[in-house]
Amino acid sequence: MTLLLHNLPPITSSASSLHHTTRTTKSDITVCVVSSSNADKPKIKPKIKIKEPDDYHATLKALNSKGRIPRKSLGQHYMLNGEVNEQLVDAANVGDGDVVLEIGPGTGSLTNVLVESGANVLAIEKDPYMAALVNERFSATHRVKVIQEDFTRCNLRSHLSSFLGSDFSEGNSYAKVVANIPFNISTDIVKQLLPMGDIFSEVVLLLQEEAALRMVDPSLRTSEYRPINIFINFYSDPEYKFKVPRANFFPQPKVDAAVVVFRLKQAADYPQVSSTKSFFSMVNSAFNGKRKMLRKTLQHIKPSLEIEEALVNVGLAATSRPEELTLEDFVKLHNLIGDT
Ligand SMILES: C[S@@+](CC[C@H](N)C(=O)[O-])C[C@H]1O[C@@H](n2cnc3c(N)ncnc32)[C@H](O)[C@@H]1O
Repeated sequence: MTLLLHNLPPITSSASSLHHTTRTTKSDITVCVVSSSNADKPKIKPKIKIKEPDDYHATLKALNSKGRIPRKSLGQHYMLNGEVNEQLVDAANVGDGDVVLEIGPGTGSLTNVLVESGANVLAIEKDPYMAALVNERFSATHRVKVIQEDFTRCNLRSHLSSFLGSDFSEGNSYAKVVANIPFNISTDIVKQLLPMGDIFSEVVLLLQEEAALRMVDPSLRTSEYRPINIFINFYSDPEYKFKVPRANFFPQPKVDAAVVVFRLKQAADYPQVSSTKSFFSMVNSAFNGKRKMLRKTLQHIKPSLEIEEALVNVGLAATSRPEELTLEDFVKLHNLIGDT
């Protein structure tokens, strides 16, 4: 399998304005530059510092060297724009000596920017071919450790413990997460990482744009408002940073992406509930009956009348539905009707 590159222009600070189309056959991948119109131009602020090698050519060359066809099932959309990688790293304020977890390093383009910023990187990659490639790429440095595993199934605390050594057990060091993750497992990743405020200070993720907007800015009383929003705000302060148009990836996905920073809270700053397990179980039950009233969907916890009373005590209507409650409202409600 060969990756053929046709008419590739030299990389300049305007490289991000290029449009690419891909044609994939069983035996080869052709990447050709089609146009350079401004229509879908990524709004990435150009930087003066240009790093070598550029991510556009390095990424395609790395894929070519191993004859790899990007796998859809693994969400393999590689980043071609080094400026986006730099902005991801900047969003996490990565500096000398920081410990960074990267999920899905792929060819290592983001890993490279992390290392150049002074970080020590623990990279977890599911695809054995890409894990081998990135391992080989950073074999000359001790600052990158690559683990070939499925992130959603790995024992993250144990990997971090051996990577961080004594700093981990003393709890005096915060690591960061910076990653361009597969869109299809972004919710799993968010659920796994956000309750880890004892280890991570910031989680910076490149997500599908729609998912990013839904996670950061859901409106009350809309169908976008879900238990995941209560979960995210319970464990973190999320911030939408910037949009990354689809033209920056190879192969180009059908949707745009966006960078979100989750600043993780520590346990002492979580809303006060008697048990997080019973709190989220109540929230999930509440949303199970999206069109129903809480006095009905929470009947398995307390009789309807008591739920109505609790809602009124919280300052809400007895007929409230889940999409009308903020995180604080759910916390107050749980403290009145939930397990003690
Ligand atoms: C969107 S690509 C990003 C690659 C690279 N970071 C970049 O920016 O070009 C996602 C990467 O995650 C890897 N991946 C997919 N599922 C994974 C999983 N469950 N655990 C770890 N890595 C995974 C893919 O093989 C791929 O390398």
